[in-house]
Amino acid sequence: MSDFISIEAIAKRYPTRGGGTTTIFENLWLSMGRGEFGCIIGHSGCGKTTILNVLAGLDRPDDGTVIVDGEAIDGTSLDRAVIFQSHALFPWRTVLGNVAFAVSSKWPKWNAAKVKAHARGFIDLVGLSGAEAKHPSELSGGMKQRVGIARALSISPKILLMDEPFSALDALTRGTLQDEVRRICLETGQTTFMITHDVDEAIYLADRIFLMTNGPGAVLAEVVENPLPKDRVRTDLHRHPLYYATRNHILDFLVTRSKTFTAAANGHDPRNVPVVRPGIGEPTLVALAPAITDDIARPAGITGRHS
Ligand SMILES: Nc1ncnc2c1ncn2[C@@H]1O[C@H](COP(=O)(O)OP(=O)(O)OP(=O)(O)O)[C@@H](O)[C@H]1O
Repeated sequence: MSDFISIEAIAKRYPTRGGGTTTIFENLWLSMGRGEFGCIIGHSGCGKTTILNVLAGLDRPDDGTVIVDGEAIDGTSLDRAVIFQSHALFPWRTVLGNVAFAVSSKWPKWNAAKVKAHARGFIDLVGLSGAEAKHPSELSGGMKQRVGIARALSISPKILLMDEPFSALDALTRGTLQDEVRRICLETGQTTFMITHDVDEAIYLADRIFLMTNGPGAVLAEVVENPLPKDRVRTDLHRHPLYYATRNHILDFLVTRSKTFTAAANGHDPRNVPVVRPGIGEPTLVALAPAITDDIARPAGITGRHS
């Protein structure tokens, strides 16, 4: 897969009170292909939001560079839309006004009718038709997040960046919005980078899951290729024969390897991070699942290198 997003040797450091320096991460490499959905997982403080902010152009790395679609990132751009956990809507604007504002910022030459028609299309896409005239104060948390998604997608961003977008929502709304986002991303081929702490959310949404070790000095230790089929359904995830293998692999990382991983001991090459595809390793499970093909029944193993 060609590198649509290429994070190259980035580092982030902060001065400490004692006059020293804390290195959040350094020499971090990560790449994604066009149309790919990537999730990054790691414990609090490892630098996930920092990486997302660097991708958004909201923060600058101390070293390294980030290339998106062949161009180095230099500040924010309407090519990159961000959805935060908090909705960040303009409270004085209606639903239509919030989305239309983004549309007219991206295409300032469009007349009002064209802007509104375009904005309405995305309000419809996220299931908010009929709520165009409401203000954010009249909306539920889930509806506000839908407006945020409509606003982000309405400007046809090259990449969609999401920082725990569903974590403040109740389970039912979270599930519905995960379904919506997955449907839209599959339909539109939207390249998406998302931070989550929810392993199931990552397995449902992501094509690949980036595993970060604990900070400071965090490293991208491994890239997990999602072995579940593209047409997976959220409510049936747990029935898929590879679901638990994938879930356990990621949880094992979070519970132990994220803390014990040392780059030197693991021969870690930040430019060539292992890409792992979980499979069914327990012979008894294979025996109980005769319909599993050789292809998906192979044990967990390294399938390639990530650079
Ligand atoms: N302005 C700052 N000055 C000093 N340290 C900072 C600053 N901003 C972030 N940090 C530190 O950088 C580290 C990475 O922060 P970041 O928000 O990227 O982590 P995260 O993995 O997204 O965490 P969480 O999951 O809790 O959101 C943290 O230890 C944080 O304290």
